[in-house]
Amino acid sequence: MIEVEHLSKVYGSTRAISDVTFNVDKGEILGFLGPNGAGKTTTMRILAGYLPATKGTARIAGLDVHENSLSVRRQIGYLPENPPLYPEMTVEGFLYFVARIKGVSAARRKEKVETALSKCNLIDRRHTIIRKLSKGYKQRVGIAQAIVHDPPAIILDEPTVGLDPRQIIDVRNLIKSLAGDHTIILSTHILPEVSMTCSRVAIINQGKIVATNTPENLMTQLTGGSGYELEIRGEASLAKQVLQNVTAVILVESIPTMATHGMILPERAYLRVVTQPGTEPGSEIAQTLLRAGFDLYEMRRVSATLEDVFLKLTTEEKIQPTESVDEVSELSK
Ligand SMILES: Nc1ncnc2c1ncn2[C@@H]1O[C@H](COP(=O)(O)OP(=O)(O)OP(=O)(O)O)[C@@H](O)[C@H]1O
Repeated sequence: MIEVEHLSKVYGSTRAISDVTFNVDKGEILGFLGPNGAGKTTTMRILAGYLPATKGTARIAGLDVHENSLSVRRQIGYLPENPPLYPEMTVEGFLYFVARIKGVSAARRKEKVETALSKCNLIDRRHTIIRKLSKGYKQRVGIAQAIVHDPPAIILDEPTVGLDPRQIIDVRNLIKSLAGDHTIILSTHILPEVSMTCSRVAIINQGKIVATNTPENLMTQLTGGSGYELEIRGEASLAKQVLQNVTAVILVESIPTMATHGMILPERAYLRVVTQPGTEPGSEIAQTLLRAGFDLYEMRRVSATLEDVFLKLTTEEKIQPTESVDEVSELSK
């Protein structure tokens, strides 16, 4: 549905994005995640047909966004970082107005406006002047104007910025409810937002895509799998030898204490066991240790967070630009 190939944009002497390539399948929500200044808004504006790219192509529903920018604007709904709302109009009046300029026929306008009001939970605010709405409601109006013409693709630039926690939950649920019928790209610099809302994530840093995958796969592949933390009584070096016999164990390392503890008890050893992705060797690890005569006091599953993955990707990128990008694009195949 959305195909982006080798997109670059240079502003004077600033290279905002470089060789950006990704696809979004029909009905999917792609999270476009990156720190401030990474190039998210630039990419979103090119996709929305509001900014020409310096190089590369972007197609939405098969249409080139530059060559067919007017048709593309009818195929997409766009929520810019600061949505242009008309503060003196009522919610309903504004949506009728947008539906008209987006080419919805007079006969279908009422139905489309009602659907947008209902999907965005705005029915009870339909007669309110936009200026009088809270920030959360204004954002819903911003989303309603993006979907009022029922576009196949929706582009949302930082849709939860500036909202309070309750409003953030509402807006995220609203976005999730739109997937399936619509294909969505959502840009954000907030890590948990992508794991909560998106089926796939593209991470952009300093204008370049450093990884594209599902949030779960990114975590698994970049951390070499999840694992366990153990508190045992016995010799750590012996326990490490014993645990190497468990097939799914990749690595066993000593740790100062368990993440949840913060205290060290005498005669105890603390270990982190890294296991192969997709395996569940917890029971075998426990039995192996007990059979070998170790006492097991505590065992907990650990998995990396999206924060870990993001930090790893963006910091490795700075230290070893070429290797890191190659490694990650290999992983994301
Ligand atoms: N009109 C412009 N002229 C010159 N440089 C620009 C312009 N717009 C953006 N840039 C630069 O391009 C880079 C990418 O900016 P962009 O706004 O796309 O990033 P972003 O990821 O959306 O950041 P933020 O989350 O802070 O909005 C930045 O270095 C920015 O300073």
